[in-house]
Amino acid sequence: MPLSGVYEPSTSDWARNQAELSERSGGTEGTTMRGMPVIILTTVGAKSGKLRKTALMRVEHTGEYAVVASLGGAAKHPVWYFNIVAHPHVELQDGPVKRDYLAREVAGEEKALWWERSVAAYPDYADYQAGTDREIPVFVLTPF
Ligand SMILES: C[C@H](OP(=O)(O)OC[C@@H](O)[C@@H](O)[C@@H](O)Cn1c2nc(=O)[nH]c(=O)c-2cc2ccc(O)cc21)C(=O)N[C@@H](CCC(=O)N[C@@H](CCC(=O)O)C(=O)O)C(=O)O
Repeated sequence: MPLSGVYEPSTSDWARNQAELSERSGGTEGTTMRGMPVIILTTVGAKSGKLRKTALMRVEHTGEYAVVASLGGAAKHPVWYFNIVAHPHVELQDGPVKRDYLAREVAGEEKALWWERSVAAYPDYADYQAGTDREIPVFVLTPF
């Protein structure tokens, strides 16, 4: 059952532009960053209840995806992290395909496995983690 609600654009021009370009083009544009694949995650706002769209690096393995709350290695989580915690039913658009997923934060060995896959997809994640005391969260999205 796709998410329903009012879309509220991000206040970050960079983030808003890529998410909206991908949506507007049906997932045919705005699908890479520096040549690496990007997906669009739709979450329900933890406070507003509005739909939020966030461009993230694509990390996929046998139909499941990981989303990495790196925020460039900042000391704090991105705001979308709190949306997923509050509302784990998310939508992910990968190119022209948009599906519903249930998100869960992973830890321990499972996180280590998905962290390896994430760094393989986007090596900068390793630098981000090395540059902050914050443990960068990883969610695994399972289709339903
Ligand atoms: C700027 C802020 O964005 P954010 O949710 O903190 O996310 C910051 C970034 O992670 C986000 O811009 C990402 O798109 C950046 N980004 C990546 N960010 C990552 O963390 N990981 C990535 O892999 C990643 C890849 C990527 C690729 C391309 C690209 O263009 C951007 C990429 C934002 O949108 N704030 C909104 C509020 C958003 C929101 O969800 N509000 C909640 C409140 C939540 C709460 O406060 O509890 C609500 O509506 O209820 C606002 O200021 O109006």
